[in-house]
Amino acid sequence: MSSQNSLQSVTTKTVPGPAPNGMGNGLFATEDIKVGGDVVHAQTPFVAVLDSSRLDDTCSGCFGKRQMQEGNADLKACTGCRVVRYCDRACQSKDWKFAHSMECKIFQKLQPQILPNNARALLRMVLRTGKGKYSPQELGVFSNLETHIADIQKNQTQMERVSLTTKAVKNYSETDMTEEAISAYAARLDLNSFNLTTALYDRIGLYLHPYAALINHSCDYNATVGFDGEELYVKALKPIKKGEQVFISYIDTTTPCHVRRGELSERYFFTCECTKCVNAPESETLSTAGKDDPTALVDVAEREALQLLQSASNETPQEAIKSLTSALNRLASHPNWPLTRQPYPQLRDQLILSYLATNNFSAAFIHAAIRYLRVDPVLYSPAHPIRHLHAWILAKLAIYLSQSFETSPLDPVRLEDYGINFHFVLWYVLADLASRQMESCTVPGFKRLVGANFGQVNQQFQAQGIDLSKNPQAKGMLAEAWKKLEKVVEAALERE
Ligand SMILES: C[S@@+](CC[C@H](N)C(=O)[O-])C[C@H]1O[C@@H](n2cnc3c(N)ncnc32)[C@H](O)[C@@H]1O
Repeated sequence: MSSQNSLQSVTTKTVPGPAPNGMGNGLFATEDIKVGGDVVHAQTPFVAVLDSSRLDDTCSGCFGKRQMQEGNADLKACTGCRVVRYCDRACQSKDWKFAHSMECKIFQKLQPQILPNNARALLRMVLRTGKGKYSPQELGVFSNLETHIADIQKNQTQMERVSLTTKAVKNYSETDMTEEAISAYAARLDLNSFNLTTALYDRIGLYLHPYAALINHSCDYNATVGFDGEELYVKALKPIKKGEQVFISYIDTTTPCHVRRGELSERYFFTCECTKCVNAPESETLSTAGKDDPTALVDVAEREALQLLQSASNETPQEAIKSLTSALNRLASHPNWPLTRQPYPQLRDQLILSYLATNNFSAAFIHAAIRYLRVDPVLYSPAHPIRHLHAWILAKLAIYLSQSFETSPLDPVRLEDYGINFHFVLWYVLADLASRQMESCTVPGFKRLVGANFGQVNQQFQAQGIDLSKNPQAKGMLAEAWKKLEKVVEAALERE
Protein backbone atom coordinates (compact mmCIF):
# COMPACT_ATOMS: atom_id res chain seq x y z
CA MET A 1 0.00 0.00 0.00
CA SER A 2 1.31 3.47 -0.86
CA SER A 3 1.48 5.88 2.01
CA GLN A 4 0.86 9.59 2.07
CA ASN A 5 4.20 11.19 2.92
CA SER A 6 4.36 13.99 5.50
CA LEU A 7 4.59 16.22 2.42
CA GLN A 8 0.94 16.70 1.43
CA SER A 9 1.46 16.33 -2.28
CA VAL A 10 3.41 13.05 -2.22
CA THR A 11 2.27 9.43 -2.31
CA THR A 12 5.10 6.94 -2.02
CA LYS A 13 6.28 3.43 -1.23
CA THR A 14 9.57 4.74 0.13
CA VAL A 15 11.13 6.26 3.20
CA PRO A 16 14.18 8.55 3.33
CA GLY A 17 17.32 7.39 5.13
CA PRO A 18 21.11 7.64 5.15
CA ALA A 19 22.61 5.92 2.10
CA PRO A 20 25.92 4.02 2.13
CA ASN A 21 29.22 4.94 0.38
CA GLY A 22 29.09 8.70 0.92
CA MET A 23 25.85 9.19 -1.02
CA GLY A 24 24.23 11.37 1.66
CA ASN A 25 20.55 10.55 2.08
CA GLY A 26 18.51 8.38 -0.27
CA LEU A 27 15.09 6.75 -0.61
CA PHE A 28 14.43 3.13 0.43
CA ALA A 29 11.44 0.93 -0.52
CA THR A 30 8.96 0.26 2.31
CA GLU A 31 7.47 -2.70 0.43
CA ASP A 32 8.17 -4.84 -2.64
CA ILE A 33 7.44 -2.83 -5.80
CA LYS A 34 6.62 -4.48 -9.14
CA VAL A 35 7.98 -3.34 -12.51
CA GLY A 36 5.93 -0.34 -13.68
CA GLY A 37 4.63 0.34 -10.15
CA ASP A 38 4.63 3.85 -8.67
CA VAL A 39 7.58 4.47 -6.35
CA VAL A 40 6.89 8.17 -5.81
CA HIS A 41 4.01 10.27 -7.15
CA ALA A 42 4.14 14.01 -6.51
CA GLN A 43 1.08 16.05 -7.44
CA THR A 44 2.65 19.48 -7.45
CA PRO A 45 6.21 20.75 -7.71
CA PHE A 46 8.17 22.79 -5.20
CA VAL A 47 8.98 24.84 -8.26
CA ALA A 48 8.69 24.29 -12.02
CA VAL A 49 9.32 26.64 -14.93
CA LEU A 50 9.44 26.35 -18.69
CA ASP A 51 12.65 26.81 -20.69
CA SER A 52 12.67 30.24 -22.35
CA SER A 53 12.42 28.57 -25.78
CA ARG A 54 9.11 26.91 -24.73
CA LEU A 55 7.36 29.94 -23.19
CA ASP A 56 5.52 30.72 -26.43
CA ASP A 57 4.36 27.23 -27.38
CA THR A 58 3.63 25.62 -24.00
CA CYS A 59 1.07 26.52 -21.33
CA SER A 60 2.74 27.70 -18.10
CA GLY A 61 -0.25 26.44 -16.10
CA CYS A 62 -0.59 22.78 -17.19
CA PHE A 63 2.86 22.42 -18.81
CA GLY A 64 1.31 21.21 -22.04
CA LYS A 65 -0.88 18.46 -20.53
CA ARG A 66 -4.18 19.87 -21.78
CA GLN A 67 -2.62 20.88 -25.10
CA MET A 68 -1.74 17.21 -25.64
CA GLN A 69 -5.18 15.97 -24.57
CA GLU A 70 -7.24 18.58 -26.37
CA GLY A 71 -4.93 19.41 -29.30
CA ASN A 72 -5.19 23.08 -28.32
CA ALA A 73 -2.41 25.18 -29.85
CA ASP A 74 -4.03 28.58 -29.33
CA LEU A 75 -2.43 29.89 -26.12
CA LYS A 76 -3.22 33.31 -24.66
CA ALA A 77 -0.43 35.53 -23.29
CA CYS A 78 -0.73 36.99 -19.78
CA THR A 79 -1.97 40.53 -20.46
CA GLY A 80 0.27 41.92 -17.70
CA CYS A 81 3.75 40.69 -18.62
CA ARG A 82 3.12 38.92 -21.97
CA VAL A 83 5.92 36.49 -21.02
CA VAL A 84 3.88 33.43 -20.05
CA ARG A 85 0.98 31.86 -21.96
CA TYR A 86 -1.99 29.72 -20.95
CA CYS A 87 -4.65 27.40 -22.41
CA ASP A 88 -7.42 29.39 -20.69
CA ARG A 89 -8.44 31.13 -17.46
CA ALA A 90 -8.32 27.88 -15.48
CA CYS A 91 -4.62 27.34 -16.29
CA GLN A 92 -3.91 31.05 -15.78
CA SER A 93 -5.63 31.16 -12.42
CA LYS A 94 -3.78 28.08 -11.18
CA ASP A 95 -0.40 29.62 -12.05
CA TRP A 96 -1.48 33.02 -10.70
CA LYS A 97 -2.13 31.46 -7.30
CA PHE A 98 1.05 29.37 -7.40
CA ALA A 99 3.48 32.21 -8.13
CA HIS A 100 2.65 34.38 -11.13
CA SER A 101 0.78 37.00 -9.04
CA MET A 102 4.12 37.70 -7.33
CA GLU A 103 6.38 37.70 -10.41
CA CYS A 104 4.16 39.31 -13.11
CA LYS A 105 5.09 42.91 -12.21
CA ILE A 106 8.79 42.00 -12.10
CA PHE A 107 8.58 40.45 -15.58
CA GLN A 108 6.80 43.60 -16.84
CA LYS A 109 9.60 45.85 -15.57
CA LEU A 110 12.26 43.67 -17.17
CA GLN A 111 10.68 43.69 -20.66
CA PRO A 112 12.00 43.02 -23.28
CA GLN A 113 14.48 40.96 -21.27
CA ILE A 114 13.25 37.53 -20.22
CA LEU A 115 15.07 35.89 -17.33
CA PRO A 116 16.66 32.48 -18.02
CA ASN A 117 14.87 29.41 -16.63
CA ASN A 118 17.07 28.95 -13.53
CA ALA A 119 16.67 32.63 -12.52
CA ARG A 120 12.87 32.42 -12.99
CA ALA A 121 12.79 29.25 -10.86
CA LEU A 122 14.93 30.81 -8.14
CA LEU A 123 12.79 33.95 -8.13
CA ARG A 124 9.65 31.83 -7.69
CA MET A 125 11.17 29.92 -4.76
CA VAL A 126 12.30 33.11 -3.03
CA LEU A 127 8.93 34.85 -3.56
CA ARG A 128 6.95 31.81 -2.39
CA THR A 129 9.15 31.48 0.69
CA GLY A 130 8.60 35.17 1.49
CA LYS A 131 4.82 34.77 1.28
CA GLY A 132 4.88 31.63 3.47
CA LYS A 133 3.57 29.46 0.63
CA TYR A 134 5.71 26.45 1.55
CA SER A 135 4.80 24.25 4.50
CA PRO A 136 7.45 23.81 7.24
CA GLN A 137 7.74 20.12 6.17
CA GLU A 138 8.43 21.07 2.54
CA LEU A 139 11.02 23.66 3.57
CA GLY A 140 12.55 21.13 5.98
CA VAL A 141 13.11 18.48 3.28
CA PHE A 142 14.33 21.12 0.83
CA SER A 143 16.81 22.62 3.34
CA ASN A 144 18.32 19.20 4.05
CA LEU A 145 19.18 18.54 0.40
CA GLU A 146 22.81 18.59 -0.71
CA THR A 147 24.11 21.89 -2.10
CA HIS A 148 27.80 21.06 -2.80
CA ILE A 149 28.32 24.78 -2.24
CA ALA A 150 32.00 24.19 -1.23
CA ASP A 151 32.61 22.39 -4.57
CA ILE A 152 30.83 25.16 -6.49
CA GLN A 153 33.00 27.76 -4.76
CA LYS A 154 36.13 26.00 -6.11
CA ASN A 155 34.92 26.49 -9.69
CA GLN A 156 35.10 30.15 -10.73
CA THR A 157 32.66 29.92 -13.65
CA GLN A 158 30.03 28.08 -11.61
CA MET A 159 30.50 30.43 -8.66
CA GLU A 160 30.11 33.52 -10.84
CA ARG A 161 26.93 32.10 -12.34
CA VAL A 162 25.38 31.35 -8.93
CA SER A 163 26.41 34.70 -7.52
CA LEU A 164 25.10 36.71 -10.51
CA THR A 165 21.72 34.92 -10.40
CA THR A 166 21.57 35.40 -6.63
CA LYS A 167 22.21 39.15 -6.85
CA ALA A 168 19.65 39.59 -9.63
CA VAL A 169 16.96 37.64 -7.75
CA LYS A 170 17.65 39.48 -4.48
CA ASN A 171 17.31 42.76 -6.31
CA TYR A 172 14.13 41.93 -8.29
CA SER A 173 12.31 40.22 -5.41
CA GLU A 174 13.25 42.85 -2.78
CA THR A 175 13.39 39.93 -0.33
CA ASP A 176 14.74 40.00 3.23
CA MET A 177 16.59 36.74 2.59
CA THR A 178 20.37 37.05 2.74
CA GLU A 179 22.49 36.55 -0.37
CA GLU A 180 23.99 33.52 1.33
CA ALA A 181 20.55 31.93 1.81
CA ILE A 182 19.56 32.70 -1.81
CA SER A 183 22.87 31.20 -3.07
CA ALA A 184 22.11 28.02 -1.13
CA TYR A 185 18.67 27.92 -2.83
CA ALA A 186 20.39 28.41 -6.22
CA ALA A 187 22.93 25.66 -5.57
CA ARG A 188 20.19 23.27 -4.38
CA LEU A 189 18.16 24.05 -7.49
CA ASP A 190 21.15 23.31 -9.78
CA LEU A 191 21.96 20.04 -8.09
CA ASN A 192 18.47 18.70 -7.45
CA SER A 193 16.25 19.77 -10.33
CA PHE A 194 14.96 17.38 -12.99
CA ASN A 195 14.48 18.04 -16.68
CA LEU A 196 10.74 18.72 -16.90
CA THR A 197 9.37 16.82 -19.92
CA THR A 198 5.98 16.36 -21.56
CA ALA A 199 4.22 12.99 -21.33
CA LEU A 200 6.03 12.26 -24.62
CA TYR A 201 9.44 12.91 -23.04
CA ASP A 202 10.08 16.18 -24.85
CA ARG A 203 12.16 18.49 -22.61
CA ILE A 204 10.30 21.69 -21.75
CA GLY A 205 11.79 23.04 -18.53
CA LEU A 206 13.04 22.59 -14.96
CA TYR A 207 11.24 20.84 -12.09
CA LEU A 208 12.19 20.51 -8.45
CA HIS A 209 10.54 18.34 -5.86
CA PRO A 210 12.53 17.97 -2.62
CA TYR A 211 11.28 14.44 -1.85
CA ALA A 212 11.97 13.02 -5.33
CA ALA A 213 15.31 14.87 -5.29
CA LEU A 214 16.45 12.55 -2.51
CA ILE A 215 16.86 9.70 -5.02
CA ASN A 216 20.50 8.88 -5.70
CA HIS A 217 22.06 7.90 -9.00
CA SER A 218 23.20 4.54 -10.35
CA CYS A 219 24.10 3.73 -13.98
CA ASP A 220 22.43 0.39 -13.17
CA TYR A 221 19.25 2.14 -11.99
CA ASN A 222 16.02 0.49 -10.88
CA ALA A 223 13.57 3.39 -11.40
CA THR A 224 12.82 6.18 -13.90
CA VAL A 225 11.28 9.64 -13.63
CA GLY A 226 8.54 11.01 -15.89
CA PHE A 227 6.09 13.93 -15.89
CA ASP A 228 2.45 14.34 -16.77
CA GLY A 229 1.77 18.07 -16.64
CA GLU A 230 2.83 19.20 -13.17
CA GLU A 231 2.72 15.67 -11.74
CA LEU A 232 5.95 13.74 -11.22
CA TYR A 233 6.08 9.94 -11.37
CA VAL A 234 8.97 7.73 -10.30
CA LYS A 235 8.28 4.19 -11.53
CA ALA A 236 10.04 0.88 -10.93
CA LEU A 237 12.05 -0.27 -13.94
CA LYS A 238 13.07 -3.48 -12.14
CA PRO A 239 11.40 -5.27 -9.23
CA ILE A 240 12.45 -3.36 -6.07
CA LYS A 241 12.52 -5.31 -2.82
CA LYS A 242 11.44 -3.89 0.54
CA GLY A 243 14.43 -2.12 2.11
CA GLU A 244 16.30 -1.76 -1.21
CA GLN A 245 17.56 1.69 -2.19
CA VAL A 246 15.80 3.36 -5.14
CA PHE A 247 18.12 4.65 -7.87
CA ILE A 248 17.46 6.68 -10.99
CA SER A 249 19.90 7.76 -13.72
CA TYR A 250 20.94 11.42 -13.74
CA ILE A 251 22.53 11.09 -17.20
CA ASP A 252 22.42 9.01 -20.37
CA THR A 253 23.85 5.72 -19.10
CA THR A 254 24.30 4.16 -22.54
CA THR A 255 27.59 6.08 -22.95
CA PRO A 256 30.97 4.57 -21.92
CA CYS A 257 32.07 4.65 -18.29
CA HIS A 258 34.59 7.50 -18.72
CA VAL A 259 31.91 9.73 -20.28
CA ARG A 260 29.38 8.90 -17.55
CA ARG A 261 31.85 9.51 -14.74
CA GLY A 262 32.98 12.78 -16.33
CA GLU A 263 29.40 14.11 -16.57
CA LEU A 264 28.50 13.02 -13.04
CA SER A 265 31.58 14.54 -11.49
CA GLU A 266 31.15 17.82 -13.37
CA ARG A 267 27.52 18.43 -12.48
CA TYR A 268 26.98 16.32 -9.34
CA PHE A 269 30.46 16.20 -7.76
CA PHE A 270 30.83 12.44 -7.25
CA THR A 271 32.57 9.47 -8.85
CA CYS A 272 30.09 6.74 -9.68
CA GLU A 273 31.01 3.41 -8.11
CA CYS A 274 27.94 1.50 -9.28
CA THR A 275 28.34 -2.11 -10.47
CA LYS A 276 28.11 -1.01 -14.12
CA CYS A 277 31.01 1.45 -13.68
CA VAL A 278 33.11 -0.80 -11.45
CA ASN A 279 32.72 -3.75 -13.85
CA ALA A 280 33.05 -1.66 -17.04
CA PRO A 281 35.26 -3.32 -19.69
CA GLU A 282 38.76 -1.90 -20.03
CA SER A 283 37.94 -0.36 -23.41
CA GLU A 284 35.39 1.90 -21.67
CA THR A 285 37.59 3.05 -18.83
CA LEU A 286 40.87 3.31 -20.76
CA SER A 287 39.45 5.77 -23.21
CA THR A 288 40.52 8.85 -21.23
CA ALA A 289 44.04 7.52 -20.79
CA GLY A 290 44.34 6.81 -24.51
CA LYS A 291 42.74 10.06 -25.65
CA ASP A 292 45.89 11.55 -27.16
CA ASP A 293 47.24 8.32 -28.57
CA PRO A 294 46.78 8.53 -32.39
CA THR A 295 47.09 4.75 -32.69
CA ALA A 296 44.08 4.15 -30.46
CA LEU A 297 41.67 3.48 -33.33
CA VAL A 298 38.63 3.24 -31.12
CA ASP A 299 39.37 6.60 -29.57
CA VAL A 300 39.91 8.26 -32.92
CA ALA A 301 36.68 6.87 -34.35
CA GLU A 302 34.75 7.84 -31.23
CA ARG A 303 36.17 11.34 -31.15
CA GLU A 304 35.50 11.95 -34.84
CA ALA A 305 31.93 10.72 -34.53
CA LEU A 306 31.33 12.86 -31.44
CA GLN A 307 32.72 15.92 -33.22
CA LEU A 308 30.37 15.33 -36.15
CA LEU A 309 27.46 14.87 -33.75
CA GLN A 310 28.33 18.14 -32.03
CA SER A 311 28.75 20.10 -35.26
CA ALA A 312 25.47 18.68 -36.63
CA SER A 313 23.61 20.44 -33.82
CA ASN A 314 24.61 23.83 -35.32
CA GLU A 315 23.87 22.90 -38.94
CA THR A 316 20.69 23.11 -40.99
CA PRO A 317 18.79 19.79 -40.99
CA GLN A 318 19.91 19.17 -44.60
CA GLU A 319 23.58 19.70 -43.70
CA ALA A 320 23.18 17.67 -40.51
CA ILE A 321 21.80 14.73 -42.53
CA LYS A 322 25.03 14.69 -44.59
CA SER A 323 27.35 14.93 -41.55
CA LEU A 324 25.42 12.38 -39.51
CA THR A 325 25.17 9.90 -42.39
CA SER A 326 28.90 10.10 -43.03
CA ALA A 327 29.57 9.59 -39.29
CA LEU A 328 27.25 6.56 -39.26
CA ASN A 329 29.04 5.13 -42.30
CA ARG A 330 32.42 5.61 -40.63
CA LEU A 331 31.36 3.74 -37.50
CA ALA A 332 29.63 1.02 -39.56
CA SER A 333 32.90 0.31 -41.38
CA HIS A 334 34.86 0.17 -38.10
CA PRO A 335 35.81 -3.43 -37.26
CA ASN A 336 34.76 -3.10 -33.64
CA TRP A 337 31.68 -0.94 -33.59
CA PRO A 338 28.36 -2.65 -32.82
CA LEU A 339 25.17 -0.76 -33.66
CA THR A 340 24.45 -0.34 -29.97
CA ARG A 341 27.74 1.22 -28.98
CA GLN A 342 27.63 4.98 -28.45
CA PRO A 343 27.82 7.37 -30.22
CA TYR A 344 26.31 5.17 -32.97
CA PRO A 345 22.77 5.19 -31.42
CA GLN A 346 23.00 8.94 -30.64
CA LEU A 347 23.93 9.64 -34.28
CA ARG A 348 20.88 7.67 -35.45
CA ASP A 349 18.57 9.46 -32.97
CA GLN A 350 19.81 12.81 -34.28
CA LEU A 351 19.49 11.65 -37.89
CA ILE A 352 15.84 10.65 -37.31
CA LEU A 353 15.16 14.14 -35.89
CA SER A 354 16.87 15.77 -38.88
CA TYR A 355 14.83 13.69 -41.33
CA LEU A 356 11.65 14.63 -39.45
CA ALA A 357 12.66 18.30 -39.64
CA THR A 358 12.93 18.00 -43.44
CA ASN A 359 9.62 16.06 -43.72
CA ASN A 360 11.47 13.02 -45.06
CA PHE A 361 9.21 10.51 -43.30
CA SER A 362 10.30 7.46 -45.29
CA ALA A 363 13.98 7.79 -44.29
CA ALA A 364 12.95 8.59 -40.71
CA PHE A 365 10.78 5.43 -40.74
CA ILE A 366 13.66 3.21 -41.91
CA HIS A 367 16.01 4.49 -39.18
CA ALA A 368 13.23 4.34 -36.56
CA ALA A 369 12.68 0.68 -37.55
CA ILE A 370 16.41 -0.07 -37.16
CA ARG A 371 16.30 1.57 -33.72
CA TYR A 372 13.16 -0.34 -32.70
CA LEU A 373 14.32 -3.75 -33.90
CA ARG A 374 18.08 -3.72 -33.42
CA VAL A 375 19.19 -0.98 -31.01
CA ASP A 376 16.61 -0.51 -28.25
CA PRO A 377 16.23 -4.19 -27.25
CA VAL A 378 19.95 -4.14 -26.35
CA LEU A 379 20.13 -0.70 -24.73
CA TYR A 380 16.86 -0.57 -22.78
CA SER A 381 14.83 -3.02 -20.73
CA PRO A 382 11.26 -3.72 -21.96
CA ALA A 383 9.65 -1.36 -19.41
CA HIS A 384 11.93 1.58 -20.22
CA PRO A 385 10.02 4.71 -21.30
CA ILE A 386 12.57 5.53 -24.00
CA ARG A 387 11.87 2.18 -25.64
CA HIS A 388 8.14 2.90 -25.56
CA LEU A 389 8.65 6.41 -26.90
CA HIS A 390 10.73 5.13 -29.83
CA ALA A 391 8.03 2.54 -30.59
CA TRP A 392 5.45 5.34 -30.52
CA ILE A 393 7.51 7.38 -33.02
CA LEU A 394 7.71 4.36 -35.34
CA ALA A 395 3.92 3.95 -35.06
CA LYS A 396 3.35 7.64 -35.89
CA LEU A 397 5.60 7.32 -38.95
CA ALA A 398 3.70 4.18 -40.04
CA ILE A 399 0.43 6.17 -39.72
CA TYR A 400 1.88 8.90 -41.88
CA LEU A 401 3.19 6.55 -44.56
CA SER A 402 -0.03 4.54 -44.60
CA GLN A 403 -1.88 7.75 -45.48
CA SER A 404 0.55 9.41 -47.85
CA PHE A 405 3.40 7.31 -49.15
CA GLU A 406 6.27 9.42 -50.43
CA THR A 407 9.89 8.37 -50.68
CA SER A 408 13.09 10.33 -51.24
CA PRO A 409 16.41 9.71 -53.03
CA LEU A 410 18.08 10.12 -49.62
CA ASP A 411 16.38 6.98 -48.24
CA PRO A 412 18.87 4.24 -47.29
CA VAL A 413 16.74 1.72 -49.29
CA ARG A 414 13.81 2.06 -51.72
CA LEU A 415 10.83 1.28 -49.47
CA GLU A 416 8.53 0.78 -52.49
CA ASP A 417 10.58 -2.31 -53.48
CA TYR A 418 9.49 -4.11 -50.32
CA GLY A 419 5.70 -3.68 -50.50
CA ILE A 420 5.29 -3.11 -46.77
CA ASN A 421 1.74 -2.84 -45.47
CA PHE A 422 2.10 0.12 -43.08
CA HIS A 423 -1.36 -0.49 -41.57
CA PHE A 424 -0.18 -3.87 -40.32
CA VAL A 425 3.11 -2.49 -38.99
CA LEU A 426 1.14 0.21 -37.20
CA TRP A 427 -1.29 -2.28 -35.68
CA TYR A 428 1.53 -4.54 -34.51
CA VAL A 429 3.58 -1.78 -32.86
CA LEU A 430 0.53 -0.25 -31.15
CA ALA A 431 -0.81 -3.66 -30.06
CA ASP A 432 2.57 -4.48 -28.53
CA LEU A 433 2.72 -1.09 -26.75
CA ALA A 434 -0.87 -1.44 -25.51
CA SER A 435 -0.30 -4.97 -24.21
CA ARG A 436 2.70 -3.84 -22.14
CA GLN A 437 1.10 -0.74 -20.57
CA MET A 438 0.77 -2.27 -17.08
CA GLU A 439 4.46 -2.95 -16.60
CA SER A 440 5.67 0.06 -18.57
CA CYS A 441 7.31 3.01 -16.83
CA THR A 442 5.57 5.56 -19.06
CA VAL A 443 3.31 8.18 -17.44
CA PRO A 444 -0.53 8.08 -17.56
CA GLY A 445 -0.73 10.71 -20.35
CA PHE A 446 1.43 8.54 -22.60
CA LYS A 447 -0.61 5.45 -21.79
CA ARG A 448 -3.86 7.25 -22.59
CA LEU A 449 -2.49 8.31 -25.96
CA VAL A 450 -1.40 4.77 -26.84
CA GLY A 451 -4.75 3.31 -25.66
CA ALA A 452 -6.79 5.83 -27.67
CA ASN A 453 -4.74 5.36 -30.85
CA PHE A 454 -4.79 1.58 -30.61
CA GLY A 455 -8.56 1.67 -30.06
CA GLN A 456 -9.00 3.77 -33.21
CA VAL A 457 -6.75 1.61 -35.38
CA ASN A 458 -8.46 -1.56 -34.15
CA GLN A 459 -11.86 -0.08 -34.94
CA GLN A 460 -10.76 0.82 -38.46
CA PHE A 461 -9.71 -2.78 -39.08
CA GLN A 462 -12.90 -4.13 -37.52
CA ALA A 463 -14.98 -1.81 -39.72
CA GLN A 464 -13.47 -3.71 -42.65
CA GLY A 465 -14.34 -7.03 -41.03
CA ILE A 466 -10.76 -7.81 -39.89
CA ASP A 467 -9.99 -8.71 -36.28
CA LEU A 468 -6.20 -8.85 -36.24
CA SER A 469 -5.90 -10.25 -32.75
CA LYS A 470 -8.06 -13.32 -33.52
CA ASN A 471 -8.17 -14.08 -37.24
CA PRO A 472 -5.41 -16.65 -38.10
CA GLN A 473 -5.28 -15.48 -41.73
CA ALA A 474 -4.76 -11.90 -40.61
CA LYS A 475 -2.03 -13.08 -38.26
CA GLY A 476 -0.23 -14.56 -41.27
CA MET A 477 -0.49 -11.21 -43.06
CA LEU A 478 0.90 -9.45 -40.01
CA ALA A 479 3.85 -11.85 -39.88
CA GLU A 480 4.42 -11.19 -43.59
CA ALA A 481 4.48 -7.40 -43.06
CA TRP A 482 6.92 -7.90 -40.20
CA LYS A 483 9.24 -10.07 -42.33
CA LYS A 484 9.31 -7.33 -44.94
CA LEU A 485 10.21 -4.77 -42.30
CA GLU A 486 13.05 -7.03 -41.13
CA LYS A 487 14.31 -7.18 -44.74
CA VAL A 488 14.24 -3.37 -45.02
CA VAL A 489 16.26 -3.10 -41.81
CA GLU A 490 18.81 -5.68 -42.99
CA ALA A 491 19.24 -4.04 -46.38
CA ALA A 492 19.57 -0.56 -44.86
CA LEU A 493 22.18 -1.78 -42.39
CA GLU A 494 24.17 -3.51 -45.14
CA ARG A 495 24.43 -0.19 -46.95
CA GLU A 496 25.27 1.87 -43.90
C1 LIG B 1 19.96 14.92 -6.24
S1 LIG B 1 21.03 14.75 -4.89
C2 LIG B 1 20.49 13.22 -4.22
C3 LIG B 1 20.17 13.35 -2.74
C4 LIG B 1 21.40 13.50 -1.88
N1 LIG B 1 21.98 12.21 -1.61
C5 LIG B 1 21.08 14.22 -0.58
O1 LIG B 1 21.32 13.67 0.48
O2 LIG B 1 20.60 15.35 -0.66
C6 LIG B 1 22.52 14.40 -5.74
C7 LIG B 1 23.71 14.25 -4.84
O3 LIG B 1 23.65 13.01 -4.13
C8 LIG B 1 24.92 12.38 -4.09
N2 LIG B 1 24.87 11.15 -4.90
C9 LIG B 1 23.86 10.74 -5.69
N3 LIG B 1 24.15 9.55 -6.24
C10 LIG B 1 25.37 9.20 -5.79
C11 LIG B 1 26.21 8.07 -6.03
N4 LIG B 1 25.85 7.08 -6.82
N5 LIG B 1 27.41 8.04 -5.40
C12 LIG B 1 27.81 9.06 -4.58
N6 LIG B 1 27.05 10.15 -4.34
C13 LIG B 1 25.84 10.22 -4.93
C14 LIG B 1 25.91 13.38 -4.68
O4 LIG B 1 26.40 14.17 -3.64
C15 LIG B 1 25.02 14.18 -5.61
O5 LIG B 1 25.54 15.46 -5.85
